[in-house]
Amino acid sequence: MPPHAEAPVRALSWDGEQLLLLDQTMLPHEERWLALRDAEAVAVAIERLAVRGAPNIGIAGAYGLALALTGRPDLGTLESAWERLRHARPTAVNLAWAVDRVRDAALAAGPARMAAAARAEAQAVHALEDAASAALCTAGATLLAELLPRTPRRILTHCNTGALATGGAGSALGVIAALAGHGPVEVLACETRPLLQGARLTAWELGRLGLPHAVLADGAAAGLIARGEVDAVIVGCDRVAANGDTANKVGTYAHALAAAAAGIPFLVAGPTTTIDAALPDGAGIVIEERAAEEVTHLGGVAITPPGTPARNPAFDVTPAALVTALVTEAGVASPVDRATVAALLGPSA
Ligand SMILES: CSC[C@H]1O[C@H](OP(=O)(O)O)[C@H](O)[C@@H]1O
Repeated sequence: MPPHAEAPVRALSWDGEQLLLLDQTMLPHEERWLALRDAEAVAVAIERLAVRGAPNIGIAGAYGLALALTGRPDLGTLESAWERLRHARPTAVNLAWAVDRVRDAALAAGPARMAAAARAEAQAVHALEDAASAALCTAGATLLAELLPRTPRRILTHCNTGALATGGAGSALGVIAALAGHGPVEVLACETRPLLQGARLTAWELGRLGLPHAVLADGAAAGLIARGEVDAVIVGCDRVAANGDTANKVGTYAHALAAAAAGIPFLVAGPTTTIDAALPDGAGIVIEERAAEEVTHLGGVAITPPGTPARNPAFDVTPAALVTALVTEAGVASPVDRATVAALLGPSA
């Protein structure tokens, strides 16, 4: 890490009785921590992106279900909290995967040990995601160093995929941070309209990491790629179908098309917990449609004429054929197809 890099970010922490969340809607101007003690508060935090990123909403949801049982460890409480949390956001598979794991552990433990089992499973989910991040960041950095022998390695990324979004050091942004250990990097961070995760959060993380970077309008990416100013694109993922089709923040598909047209690598990085082996391809991925006001307003100020309608799909799907490699803690799939994705999951899938 560069000598002036700050300590790694922690987006959330568990003290056994409450979930502490760094409210990401307040960044980069204010570091405000929330102390959440019930499932409803965690569900609301997920819905308003106070906590966000596929792995981190899974971790938060897991702790939220454990919190629900702390007060009333009974089946009715478990089921209602599980339903509420599981449906807080539909696209990222990690949320459902994590709360299902905690629910199953609580049911298996029985009424007397339900609360303790839920807490232990939530902590296991958190540890699993931390470990997955560390392994995939190393694998991704090694791959990019091999693919891009010249330095500085100019990497474009989208949205926020650092420690604010995942366990450990992140996914795509964690790969970029690890790549800096292989030689100089220059990061192009797309602002990521409408909620500006790139401009607000990735720029904040890159400043703490001490890595050279520039923020750009999402619409500027394709032209810079076409002009040869980008060596590779790496992004995160919210749900990867069994054939490798990948849902990620809206705008990702456009970067994949531009990368393909320019003949540069387009990488997707994420833990295997983001792979939905039950989903045959990307056509079945539910794309979250968020409020029009997120598009028509900026910082609470209207940027369109009053009453202007807006579309606000929060994600899009990139076909596997446009993905050079899928980087996970279980290895790298390239090409990305049904067989190589299944190999990442192993025989248990
Ligand atoms: C590495 S987290 C995966 C994913 O989550 C982000 O979406 P959101 O900010 O809406 O939670 C973005 O799509 C990241 O790539």
